[in-house]
Amino acid sequence: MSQGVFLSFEGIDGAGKSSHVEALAQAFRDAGRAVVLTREPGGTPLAEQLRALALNAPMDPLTEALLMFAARRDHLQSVIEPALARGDVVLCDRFTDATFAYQGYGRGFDLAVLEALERWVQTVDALPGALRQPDLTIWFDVPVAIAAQRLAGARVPDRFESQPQAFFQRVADGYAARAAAQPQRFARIDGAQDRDAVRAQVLAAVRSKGML
Ligand SMILES: Nc1ncnc2c1ncn2[C@@H]1O[C@H](COP(=O)(O)OP(=O)(O)OP(=O)(O)O)[C@@H](O)[C@H]1O
Ligand SMILES: Cc1cn([C@H]2C[C@H](O)[C@@H](COP(=O)(O)O)O2)c(=O)[nH]c1=O
Repeated sequence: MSQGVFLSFEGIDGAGKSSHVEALAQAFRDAGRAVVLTREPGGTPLAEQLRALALNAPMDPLTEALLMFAARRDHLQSVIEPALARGDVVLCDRFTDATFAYQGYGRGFDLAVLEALERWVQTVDALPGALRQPDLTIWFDVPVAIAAQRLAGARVPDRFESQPQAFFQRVADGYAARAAAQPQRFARIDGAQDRDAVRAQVLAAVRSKGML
């Protein structure tokens, strides 16, 4: 049986990550792997309900952070851990780096509290003494102005998408700080390039880790 692989995709809203998750899923399927495509917040019926609240209902930063982690716990227990135990490839559109980037750097919420919540939520039976983290995080790094241009008029903005560019600059700085702190886990993609070039970078990053 193959070993489970856990990949996450991160970046500010409009960075272009979702456009590439399906293409990567197909590349894994072509290589004979079973793939679970999922997202956060979301990925289970309960977590999708929490997503709708988090993206649309007014709330304070602690409530927002708790909802993200509550959704994550259900998602881990019900979808991610069983898939990894089966040996599947899990492709997750956002994971905990988003909480640090958006709630921590974007909203200014206490990073130490987020770390404590992360320890509670990402402690799983399969990894005694360690936390569940992605094996590889594909980070779509895009200037805030380009991401805003891509999103303009695309859909009715939610609570996050309607934030000012200064918020997204802080979120982008948060991703950069996370990537600098854990360079072995992060692959930085220059998301400002055209779709084909971005797709090639994503495939190269995954291949360079021997996952494809
Ligand atoms: N490399 C690219 N060049 C130009 N436009 C792009 C590129 N990649 C994606 N787009 C367009 O930008 C918009 C946002 O893309 P996408 O939904 O994939 O981003 P995202 O990072 O998943 O955003 P969100 O997190 O807000 O859902 C879409 O209209 C998409 O077609
Ligand atoms: C996981 C997670 C997500 N968010 C924010 C980031 C986005 O604005 C939305 C998710 O929608 P998308 O389709 O991925 O753009 O939620 C967050 O603030 N904190 C999190 O932990």
